[in-house]
Amino acid sequence: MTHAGSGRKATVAAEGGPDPRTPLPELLRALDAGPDGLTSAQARERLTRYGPNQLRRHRRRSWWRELGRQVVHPLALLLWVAAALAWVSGTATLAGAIVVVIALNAVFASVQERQAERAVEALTRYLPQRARVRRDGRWQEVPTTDLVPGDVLAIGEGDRVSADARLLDGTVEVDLSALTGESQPAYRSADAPDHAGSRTEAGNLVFSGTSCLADEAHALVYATGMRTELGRIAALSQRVGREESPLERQVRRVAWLIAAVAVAVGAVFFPIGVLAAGMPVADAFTFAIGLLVANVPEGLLPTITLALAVGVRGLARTGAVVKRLSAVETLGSTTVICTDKTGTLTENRMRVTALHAGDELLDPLPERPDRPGVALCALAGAMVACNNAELRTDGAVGDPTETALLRLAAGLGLPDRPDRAARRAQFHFDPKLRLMSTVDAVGGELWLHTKGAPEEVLRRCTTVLTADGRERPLDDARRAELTRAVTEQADRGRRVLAAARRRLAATPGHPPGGAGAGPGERAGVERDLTFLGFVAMIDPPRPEVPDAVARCHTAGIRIIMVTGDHGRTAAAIARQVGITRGDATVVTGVDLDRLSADELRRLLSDRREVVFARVSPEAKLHIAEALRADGQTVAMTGDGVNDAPALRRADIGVAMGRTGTDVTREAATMVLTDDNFATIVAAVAAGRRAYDNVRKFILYIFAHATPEVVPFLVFALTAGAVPLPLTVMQILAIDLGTETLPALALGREPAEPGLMQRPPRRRTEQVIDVPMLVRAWAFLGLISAVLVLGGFFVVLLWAGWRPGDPTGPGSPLHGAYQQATTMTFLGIVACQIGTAFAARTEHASLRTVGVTSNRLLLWGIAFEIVFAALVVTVPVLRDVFGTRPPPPELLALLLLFPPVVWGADEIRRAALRARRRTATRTG
Ligand SMILES: Nc1ncnc2c1ncn2[C@@H]1O[C@H](COP(=O)(O)OP(=O)(O)OP(=O)(O)O)[C@@H](O)[C@H]1O
Repeated sequence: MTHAGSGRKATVAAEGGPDPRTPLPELLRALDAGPDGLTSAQARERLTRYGPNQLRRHRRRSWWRELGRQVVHPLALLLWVAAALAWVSGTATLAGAIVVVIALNAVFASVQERQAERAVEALTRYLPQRARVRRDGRWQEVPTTDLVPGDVLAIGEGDRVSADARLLDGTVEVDLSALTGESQPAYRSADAPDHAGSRTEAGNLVFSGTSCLADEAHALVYATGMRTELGRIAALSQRVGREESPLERQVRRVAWLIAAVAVAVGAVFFPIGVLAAGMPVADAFTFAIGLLVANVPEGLLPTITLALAVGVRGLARTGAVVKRLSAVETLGSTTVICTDKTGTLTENRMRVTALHAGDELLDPLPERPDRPGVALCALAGAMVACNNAELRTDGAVGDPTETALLRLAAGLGLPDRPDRAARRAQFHFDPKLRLMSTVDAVGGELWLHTKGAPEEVLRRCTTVLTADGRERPLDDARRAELTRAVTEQADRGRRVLAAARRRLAATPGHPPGGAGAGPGERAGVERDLTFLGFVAMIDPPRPEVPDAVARCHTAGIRIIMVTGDHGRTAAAIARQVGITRGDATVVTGVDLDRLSADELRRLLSDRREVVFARVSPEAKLHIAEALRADGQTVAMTGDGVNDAPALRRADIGVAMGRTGTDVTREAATMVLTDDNFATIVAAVAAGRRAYDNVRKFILYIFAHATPEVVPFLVFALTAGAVPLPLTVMQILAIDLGTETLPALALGREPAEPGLMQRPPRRRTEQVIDVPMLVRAWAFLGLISAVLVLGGFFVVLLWAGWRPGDPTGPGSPLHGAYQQATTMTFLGIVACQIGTAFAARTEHASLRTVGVTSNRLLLWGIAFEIVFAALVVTVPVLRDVFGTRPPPPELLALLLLFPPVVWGADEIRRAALRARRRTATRTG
């Protein structure tokens, strides 16, 4: 580490960039920059010189290494042992075939993992990061990748800092935890003395990857991309492992269990084959190995990873970018959505429709109002002064609440532009105080202008402005009258904002407050105000929200509105969009603070229709905690910096991509690119669908175990009087080529009707449950086994075979026996086709989804058929797999198999549906 240089030239640190701890003038010189930023041409030139401001992506694992990893995967190791045993026992073909199984699976798994990785990486495209920089003498928004050393960067509350920079002015509170692990916020100020020690401790530096929690500052970028502190850490650190989702964990456990069963089946078969059926030891051994290999579900896990990744990609297209694969399954089990109101349920397009100034209520606000009187001028004047938005010819910029106020002033023919030159200080909008104030120089005097929630403004007022512009004491009766007038507006779902002002005693040169002002100072200024009036705005619900709310209700998902707005406004909007039907219980932030954690939990479980209003971000955290303690799976939205802890605590933290802060986006599991409530509901549906699809292909993969194992039981139980219906190589053929593609295709099934009409999945529910195993093994599997054995016997009997007749090589019936085993092989393939169609729906009839709606599955099945045909017809393959085509008239029987398996399951599902209907009718 280099220390601050004292020479004229800034010390160049070992990393190649200038040392940011040198005095500012030297740093500016070293960076060839000024406090007014760069020109576009300079920025362009530097971008070519330094490269884009992004962390170099970890080099992907090479193909060979990825394949290598799959080849030594624990389940693959089991197969290697099997191959070795096969080799030792002298069956080189079987050993070779097992190696091919391992290799093919490794290739498949690598392709799937890579695709999954790519799908997740592509998500960054949906969330472009932007930064405000000064270029060509004006502030502009640029992609953070375009930042270069020498840029002057604006950092505001909730922003993620996108490069390493030295503060030029202002003070900010930053969260350095990404760099230092320290969770306490740190203060960084342009005025902090130069620091010679570690950079991260320097009081005037901020770093890429950290975020600004409060206040604002301007800063000079001195390092970008891999030259930042974060870049250096990233370069050092190993690739971060992907955390395994609960679903993947469950499936891994089941895969191992089944592998153990496969080993046990193999181990049990061996003595039975030798002792009961009189098989030669070598044959029995080979067979035991074959059985083991066929039943080890080595391809299951990557298929699930890919199915989740496909879900993630689909979600991103609908406007919900999730950051973890596991979020897809959690979304599917969501039981409660806690949503804020403004912008999520409503359009966030405010328009003032009524106002109250100087004892007069204008409701509705006339299209062409008369010349405004003194009181109205004062109200509009305060709302414009205490405002950070701007009306431009190409549209409004800033907070929609504030732009609505500017539009109101413009409509009244009053000045609609905050006079920034007159502003001496600002107290930011604080969601806890629900107030914002500015200190402005007006006509040689210093005035405080405040706007905010009416009850908060009123509480701080001692006088009220009358229609003729005089100040009158605000007595209790007048206070009550004004409160009533506000409530009337709120009851109509309108958002009400009041304004007040006060002449300050301070001299214009030394304004109080501003960035970094302590809370005590703020409270000292925001008092003894004169109430100027209030405005009521409408913010219409988004048109798609009532439908989405109704979908949630039929899906058994509860919606709780948690808003900073007035209780009455919140209740009215909740009713308008259908969240509540009757009179909802409105719990305000103040009520909430009085409740213990237990009381809150009880309230939430007793009252279904509850709306939280005027709540602070901390209260959101308590609500999330109470719901989770009650066993709910909670999705919670948020947009402000202070919402981050609540978002982290919820099962699914949902941040707003458009209006939210970078801090919440980082804390969230899911970011809505359109800020729309309906998108959350679409995401829940997508989560349910992805989970269902995983179940579908597990069912499909499990179902073939029975028709593969039952023939051996028959062979063993008849003590060899019935020859083995399937050769070991044929089992491997099924495992190798005919199964994987349809399974993959099932991972992309369209949603089943009724998906959002059933209650959410319980969190404790296992992805592989008993009914599913019964359906796979004892229903679909058993029917297939009967059909397959039927086919086998028909071919043998057709050729004149009787139980006990020899069928070995050289015997007259050997050809017929080969045809019969081929029939078994083809029978299993045919039954798997029926099973694939049956597995497409869990409850509904396939007709409702469309028989041909999954094209990928049709291709998968086509491949399966072609592969099976090749195994039976191509001479080399016939030799390897020991196949021989059965007579055509018997082959035709196979055509019946898929419809029988599929049809039987259709009947089963229809019966289940009928039973459920009766149960709901009687229940
Ligand atoms: N820019 C602002 N200046 C002054 N007061 C504001 C401003 N924006 C909002 N308020 C007041 O503070 C209250 C809380 O605002 P906040 O942004 O926390 O929640 P909200 O936008 O009303 O609702 P939600 O939490 O559903 O998004 C508002 O109801 C309003 O009275």
